[in-house]
Amino acid sequence: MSGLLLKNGTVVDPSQGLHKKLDLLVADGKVAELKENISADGAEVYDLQDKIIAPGLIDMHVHLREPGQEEKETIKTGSKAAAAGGFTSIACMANTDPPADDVSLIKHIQEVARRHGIVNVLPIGACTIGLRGEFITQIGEMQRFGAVAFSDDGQPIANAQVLRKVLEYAGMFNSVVISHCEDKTLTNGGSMNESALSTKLGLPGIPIASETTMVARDIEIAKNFGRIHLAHISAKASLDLVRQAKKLGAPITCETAPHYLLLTEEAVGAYSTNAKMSPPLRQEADRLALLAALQDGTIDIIATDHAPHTLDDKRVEFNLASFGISGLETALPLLYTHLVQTGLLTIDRLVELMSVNPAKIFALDKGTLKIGAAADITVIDTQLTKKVDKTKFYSKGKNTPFDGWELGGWAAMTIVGGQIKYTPEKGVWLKT
Ligand SMILES: NC(=O)N[C@@H](CC(=O)O)C(=O)O
Ligand SMILES: [Zn+2]
Ligand SMILES: [Zn+2]
Repeated sequence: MSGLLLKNGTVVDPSQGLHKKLDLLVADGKVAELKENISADGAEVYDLQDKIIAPGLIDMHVHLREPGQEEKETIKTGSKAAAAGGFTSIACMANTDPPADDVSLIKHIQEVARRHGIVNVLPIGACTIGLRGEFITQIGEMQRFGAVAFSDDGQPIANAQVLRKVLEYAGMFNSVVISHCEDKTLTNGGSMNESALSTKLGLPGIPIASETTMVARDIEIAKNFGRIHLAHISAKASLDLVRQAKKLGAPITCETAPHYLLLTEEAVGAYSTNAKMSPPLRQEADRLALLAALQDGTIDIIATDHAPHTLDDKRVEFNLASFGISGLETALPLLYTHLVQTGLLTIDRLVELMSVNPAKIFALDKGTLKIGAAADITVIDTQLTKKVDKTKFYSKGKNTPFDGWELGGWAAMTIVGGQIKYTPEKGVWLKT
């Protein structure tokens, strides 16, 4: 028989409460066997001693920029970056040009992704036409053709009545709406966290209230009209609201991104535009609150908010630079090194946050290594350490504040639908 036999690795699969040294056999694109001492004639055998075998990581917040801004990223380069970063599935935001606000765009993204066949690319449909926050898109149709969630990310839906209608409509199809919580009138052209530091640097600040007022509004709207997933939470005060709302049973989930867990506004330092993103990096108390919220379950998901930009978009005055950082190729080693190896999170919890929970919240048939499941698998190297080198990124976006960081926990193998798509030795394996 053909297939892949993964031997001697430690299987970490919180969907089955598993953390155990087991062999795993992949056949016909599926998990065929999971037990001790498997032998299978004809299968390619890989010795995964000192490696972790996890259900494939799922990133629910990625900007792929195609169509329209291919100089920043394409579906192909973003998919390669995902595979190299250990992600088997990525959900791409609708703020392309034109935005993914109708079925033809959803189909187009899927077709291009399928042609390249690297990772699963799951399109997110826009909530409103042109992301303008006025007229609702054909949510049901887009879902029927494969949109996995709906979001105007990049823009808030400022009009609460529009958001209500979006939720009611998406709710009819059990689809989740992802909200970019930002009150633009409070952001008011700001470019970093509003604080003593922003004053010192002479940069216009973005107050925490720009996020929290919208988190509070969204919670109230969710309680009354339907489920909301809050994107890129950056502030302690937002977490306090979410924690309280969850206690009361509000249909709210939320995510944060690696940079909010590992950096503060201090990273802006000497006007480093690679530390500029929306929402902005906050302060140490916020960072610590985010870590605590990962532990107590207030935060459900870690997503990268991979936001690639060109050198020219970033090599300008701080206030003029684009918001966002390239995240797909650093997320796993950053989190493994700084959260798992430091003992802040177990590897099991990290896999929950990056695979099991995204699958659960967005009703994806993924996030598990149960027998019969699609063989989307991330193998993590627990021994190798090396430096982040942005010049080696598959992503066109070299805009990272983490260049040169020495990290462990890199992807040792990314398997999608039973096929190896990435190993450090051979790089991304393209379709032949
Ligand atoms: N996060 C960012 O700083 N930028 C995102 C937009 C967004 O996620 O809101 C982008 O599209 O560049
Ligand atoms: Zn956003
Ligand atoms: Zn985003």
